[in-house]
Amino acid sequence: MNEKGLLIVLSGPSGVGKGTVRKELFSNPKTTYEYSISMTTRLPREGEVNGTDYFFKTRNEFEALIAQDKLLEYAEYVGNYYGTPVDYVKETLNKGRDVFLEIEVQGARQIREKFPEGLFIFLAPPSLSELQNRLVHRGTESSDIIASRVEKARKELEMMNLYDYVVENDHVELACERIHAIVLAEHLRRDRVEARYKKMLEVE
Ligand SMILES: Nc1nc2c(ncn2[C@@H]2O[C@H](COP(=O)(O)OP(=O)(O)O)[C@@H](O)[C@H]2O)c(=O)[nH]1
Ligand SMILES: Nc1ncnc2c1ncn2[C@@H]1O[C@H](COP(=O)(O)OP(=O)(O)O)[C@@H](O)[C@H]1O
Repeated sequence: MNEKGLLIVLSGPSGVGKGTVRKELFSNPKTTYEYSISMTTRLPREGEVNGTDYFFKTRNEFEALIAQDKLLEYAEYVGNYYGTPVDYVKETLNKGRDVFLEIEVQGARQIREKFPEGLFIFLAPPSLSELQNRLVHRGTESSDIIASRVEKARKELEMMNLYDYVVENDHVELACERIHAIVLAEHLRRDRVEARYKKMLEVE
């Protein structure tokens, strides 16, 4: 067995459904991964709880965390900082538990450099027009911002080649099943089952 847990990174363009898929994954009691709660300088939205949805920080606090090297990665996204607390990730992986990150693409790229043994999953929209529909339906951005997000998504989609797997988010439940299947297969691959059999045959 692998002693260390797997670092699972889910990323993809804005509006593809990362947050929706993540919430669905973690509403399933069978999900065994630990969700890493991010730090952010954005203000809490109605109903969001500090320490559950995010750790909400001031800009000064966040910059101090950067200076103290307390973040595994961080990025500035639409005027706010977002970052992954490094201690939680390391401690949880060291306990042999899988950690799940749901982050935007700049952060995922930083982790790929620092932590190449992670499992990188890119969530892709069925099409650019569907991505635009989702952003419009979400209703959290103006039409100007939606247009710039879709333009940005074109470039972000080119980055999917840097990921281990691409999962299409056509239906949330199907996307979750694909992610579970990928994680399971990755565990089997990394646990080196064949090495265990080899050892067993040597002994017998
Ligand atoms: N790099 C990075 N991105 C993050 C982190 N946490 C959340 N994000 C991303 O930040 C973006 C904005 O998140 P949020 O303000 O909650 O708005 P959303 O667009 O409704 O998900 C989303 O793409 C998240 O995936 C993090 O720790 N690091
Ligand atoms: N598979 C899907 N089919 C249809 N709509 C979806 C799907 N996944 C997410 N959505 C919707 O798309 C919008 C953007 O999803 P969200 O999770 O906020 O994206 P992201 O976190 O990637 O920015 C939301 O309104 C959400 O309800």
